Amino acid sequence: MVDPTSRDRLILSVNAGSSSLKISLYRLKSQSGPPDASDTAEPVELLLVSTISNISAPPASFTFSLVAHGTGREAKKEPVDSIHDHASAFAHFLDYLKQQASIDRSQIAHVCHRVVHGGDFFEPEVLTKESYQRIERLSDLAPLHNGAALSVMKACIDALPDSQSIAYFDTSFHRPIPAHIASYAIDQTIAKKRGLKKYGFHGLSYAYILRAVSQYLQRDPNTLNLIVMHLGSGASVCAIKAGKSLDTSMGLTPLTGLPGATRSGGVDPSLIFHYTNRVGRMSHDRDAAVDVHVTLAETILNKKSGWKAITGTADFGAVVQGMKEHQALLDAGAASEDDAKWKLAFDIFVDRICDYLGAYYVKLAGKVEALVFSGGIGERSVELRETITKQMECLGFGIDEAKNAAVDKEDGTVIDVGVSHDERRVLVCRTDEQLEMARECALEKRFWKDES
Ligand SMILES: Nc1ncnc2c1ncn2[C@@H]1O[C@H](COP(=O)(O)OP(=O)(O)O)[C@@H](O)[C@H]1O
Ligand SMILES: CC(=O)OP(=O)(O)O
Ligand SMILES: [Mg+2]
Repeated sequence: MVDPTSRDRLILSVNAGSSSLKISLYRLKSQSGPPDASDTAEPVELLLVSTISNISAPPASFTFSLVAHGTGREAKKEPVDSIHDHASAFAHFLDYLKQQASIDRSQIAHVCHRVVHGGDFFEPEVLTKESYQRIERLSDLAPLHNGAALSVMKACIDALPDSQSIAYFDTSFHRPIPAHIASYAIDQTIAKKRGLKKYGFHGLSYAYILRAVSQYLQRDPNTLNLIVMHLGSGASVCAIKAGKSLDTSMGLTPLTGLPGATRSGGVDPSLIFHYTNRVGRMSHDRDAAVDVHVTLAETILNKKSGWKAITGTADFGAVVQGMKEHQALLDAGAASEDDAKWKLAFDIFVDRICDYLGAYYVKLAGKVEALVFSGGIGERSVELRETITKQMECLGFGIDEAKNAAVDKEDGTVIDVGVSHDERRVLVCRTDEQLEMARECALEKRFWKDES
């Protein structure tokens, strides 16, 4: 059980993904004020983790694990019918927290919220009426995300009145992307006026991965060139040059670039006008949690595309399984035409990932210390890592098949699955956006100014 001794200073980190809500609770380690940024040890200790997945494809699945003092975890997983959006998922978590862990909610000093689109916000932002409204105005640019995060923030104001909510932005990491890479080739007066440029997302994940890989390689992050793939329900690639984002595959919104579970990824923009003759109209599918106006085209490309549209499942693990079963049927001469959909979805994903790997390898002038796989798919799909890395053999990357197959059995944040141990490594990194926020929060003196 969590030990609720004396005055704990707790940080709750909430990550509203497109189809999931991941929540971690931490205790600030230092006994006398916030820790120092120069300290390499984590400044926070994990107390519990809760994940609610399948929010957009009910029934949602709820897990809650208390991390006892070094003694392992008590995990619980159950389907919950009452969860239909991020707000009801968070409400379910709070109920559970009250019943299961004897944690005094008033000890939660800060709630860190992952906000996918930060627009011109670059630093973490304490939630006020004004910052809430600014984040709300950006919701149209992240229709699957910002509204969901805001609904959780609202719930915090009511349920955790003693805590301060702080927004952490996915876009901040990509601020250094040079203007010629972030700009679209459109009228620049309009582009500037309306903020039409590449923002990039998954930035909290990339920041965490950069730090974890630099610790693993024992290298200063500012000397590292990496190509990192964050592959989950939403998927993107990032080229990191000397520890800074040089380019990333998502753009003005998280729609473009790679396909996702329900997202098309990049398409010829004219496709919108040919898909049906109604796609430019406003959608009637207005999500209560994500209170934004979107066109029917945006709904189709964000929610009714991706491997879910091709195969019927949003679970990439099931796509890989379907592809293997199809291969077995092909070998037996018994495959049906419909079975080809699994391999089509897999191959489209691989093809689009390779588009970016090739481009980023060239942008980094071939100086790449490591190719890094992360996100739910990157961390778990042996087949995807193998297929991608084999395609990258022409550039000097190679996979150790035994190590690749054994990733799930390995502990640790970074696992080497490559054949090279100097340049061109192939790594898997278990990313943790919640920890990235909690760590930043713990190290930010202005958030602890009343403590000594
Ligand atoms: N064994 C597996 N093989 C391939 N993909 C998997 C496997 N297990 C989970 N996944 C994929 O990982 C996705 C979740 O990734 P994650 O990064 O946690 O999601 P989110 O984008 O919601 O943050 C699931 O939707 C599923 O498609
Ligand atoms: C930006 C994005 O797509 O995030 P997620 O993968 O968590 O949905
Ligand atoms: Mg995610």
